[in-house]
This record gives sequence, structure tokens and C-alpha cells, in this order.
Amino acid sequence: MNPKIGVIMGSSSDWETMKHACDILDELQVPYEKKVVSAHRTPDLMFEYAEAARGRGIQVIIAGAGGAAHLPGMVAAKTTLPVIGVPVQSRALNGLDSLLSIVQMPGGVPVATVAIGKAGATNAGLLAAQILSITDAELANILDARREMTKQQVLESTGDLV
Ligand SMILES: Nc1c(C(=O)O)ncn1[C@@H]1O[C@H](COP(=O)(O)O)[C@@H](O)[C@H]1O
Repeated sequence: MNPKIGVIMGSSSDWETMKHACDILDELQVPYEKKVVSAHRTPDLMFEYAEAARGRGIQVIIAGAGGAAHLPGMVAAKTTLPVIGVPVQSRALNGLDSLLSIVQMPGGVPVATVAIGKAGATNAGLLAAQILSITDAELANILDARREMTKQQVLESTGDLV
């Protein structure tokens, strides 16, 4: 199946975080592609990727980067597809640098920013799937069932309080 989600990251060192977005997409059986693309290190490739994405059938881009995390914002500058930014936890500043680099976009060029690190990457995968579910009833049902399962797990977890 052609990929509907593009999962990109600034470095292969981000994979440990970004694989959590891919795990959710695997679980939900949403077709995606994954690729290392860097605004800093491969700017031409980044431009090409962002410009061609919609024409190739990509509907949402998840972009993860750490430190001076310009990738999500620069991709968003070159496409009007929804871009979800994942701040990767940096060593020096614990990801606060990544978060602030991604979240403070100027008006007119939005990036939907999730939390720092693995939980953020998981939510990025879920959010991308939820966007697709606007026009995909089967996926909406799968997401509803997953949400119900999460609720049951929380309700049952009261039993752990011994
Ligand atoms: N923030 C960016 C961009 C970008 O925004 O284009 N490209 C790479 N990086 C980040 O540099 C960090 C260190 O990368 P290395 O581990 O390769 O040195 C990574 O978290 C990556 O996302």
C-alpha cells in the first residue's frame, strides 16, 4: 500500500524516539514511510521531500528532531500538509531546546507540536492516524476501540493500589 504518513527525522540517532510513532502506525495498520532528512545537513533533500510529499499521496508528515530542531518548521514552510513535530530529547538540555525550536512557529506556518521524547512520538503517531480517520471510518473504529481499551486498563489499574 502507498504510504499515507511520512515519518522523517533529522538523524538516525532519533530513531530510538521516532520508532514509537512507527510502532503505533504499525499497530493501527496505517501505511507509512520512514526516512532520515535534515534541514541542516541535507537541505536540498528536505526541500524536495516536502515539496513532493502531497503529490506522492502523503497526507500527514511527522517530523522529529533534537537540539536546534528546525526540521519540522522548515518542512512546514514548504508544504501545506499537516506537520506534527516531535521534540527529541537532547543530551545537553533534555529536549527543552528541541521543544522550543519546534513549538514557537511564526503565525501562518503551523506545526502541531507534541511532548518531548517517546511519549510525544507515540502521540504523534496517534494524532496522524486521527487526522486520517476524518475520512476513514474503518480507522476511526480502530481508534475508538483502542481508546476504550486504554480506558479499561486505567479502570482496572485501581486494583494495583494495594
Ligand atoms: N535538529 C536536527 C536537524 C534539523 O533540524 O534539520 N538535523 C539534525 N538534527 C538533530 O541533531 C541531533 C544530533 O544528531 P547526530 O546524533 O546525528 O549528531 C539529532 O537529534 C537530530 O535530530
